[in-house]
Amino acid sequence: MSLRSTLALAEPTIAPGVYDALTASIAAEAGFKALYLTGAGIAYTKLGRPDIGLVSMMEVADTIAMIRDRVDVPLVVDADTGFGNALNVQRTVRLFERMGASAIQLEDQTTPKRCGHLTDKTVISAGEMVGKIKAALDARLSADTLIVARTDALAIEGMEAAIERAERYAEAGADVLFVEAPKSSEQLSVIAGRLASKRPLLANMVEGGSTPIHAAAELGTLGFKLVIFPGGIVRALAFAARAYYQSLAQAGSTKPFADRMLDFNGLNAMLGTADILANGARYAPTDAEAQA
Ligand SMILES: C[C@](O)(C(=O)O)[C@H](CC(=O)O)C(=O)O
Repeated sequence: MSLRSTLALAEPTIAPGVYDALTASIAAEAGFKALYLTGAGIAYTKLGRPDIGLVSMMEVADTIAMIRDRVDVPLVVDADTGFGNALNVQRTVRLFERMGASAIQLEDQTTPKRCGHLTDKTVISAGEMVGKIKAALDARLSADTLIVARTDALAIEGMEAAIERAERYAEAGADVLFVEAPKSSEQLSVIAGRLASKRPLLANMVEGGSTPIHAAAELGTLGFKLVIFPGGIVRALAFAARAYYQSLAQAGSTKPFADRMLDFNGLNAMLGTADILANGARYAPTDAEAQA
């Protein structure tokens, strides 16, 4: 099912954060209808750094390509600010779409951006962002590749300005609207009340961030159609990794951790090792062909 059709369903779609082919394949196995390629997750895992605009366009493009080679679930891609001005946006959209993005998210922060849940953000003018959205729409090859417009203005200019920006981004043709970092259930309700009739709305659940965590079903009742949990996977893995390394350092062995790990066979089962080797064997030459 296309992402556009999925977002038209009554139930909200949950898109868990993924940052590589392994996390994407595990999430796909759990049955999600969409995945969210988190820019923060790439920064956290590949760079070991916070989400402050250090990740490059090509690093995201490579990640999309590796995920797309492994899973075919619709992929919403975080393109940050588009990595520059309207022309950079066009190059980003063309590249990410060809790599396999199903939706591309652009935000109205200045470059370099920072996580929407950090303080001291700054935004470009609404007019400049409208130009970037139009540039993105003109650059995409297919109208099935959705453009998600995110505004970070709520923390800087307040609710009314953020809603006005989102309305302007919808008028410019954005397919999905994302008002970043509401601080309460009341703010989530106001955003949904004002914008849900315009475009499908995205809600962003960041554990420990500015927005109280809500279940997808609750957000669906408010009017949100796409609920992302972008950084949860890295927070869960970082928690597990710290316990694992501390245990190994103390014990000098992985045995005490064995009940919290997949073993060799368990991981191979998850990776589909038997299937991919069987597929490879179909192309192996016979003994006679091997000698020819
Ligand atoms: C959605 C987001 O842009 C991301 O990179 O996934 C981040 C999430 C995070 O930092 O955990 C955001 O700015 O909200």
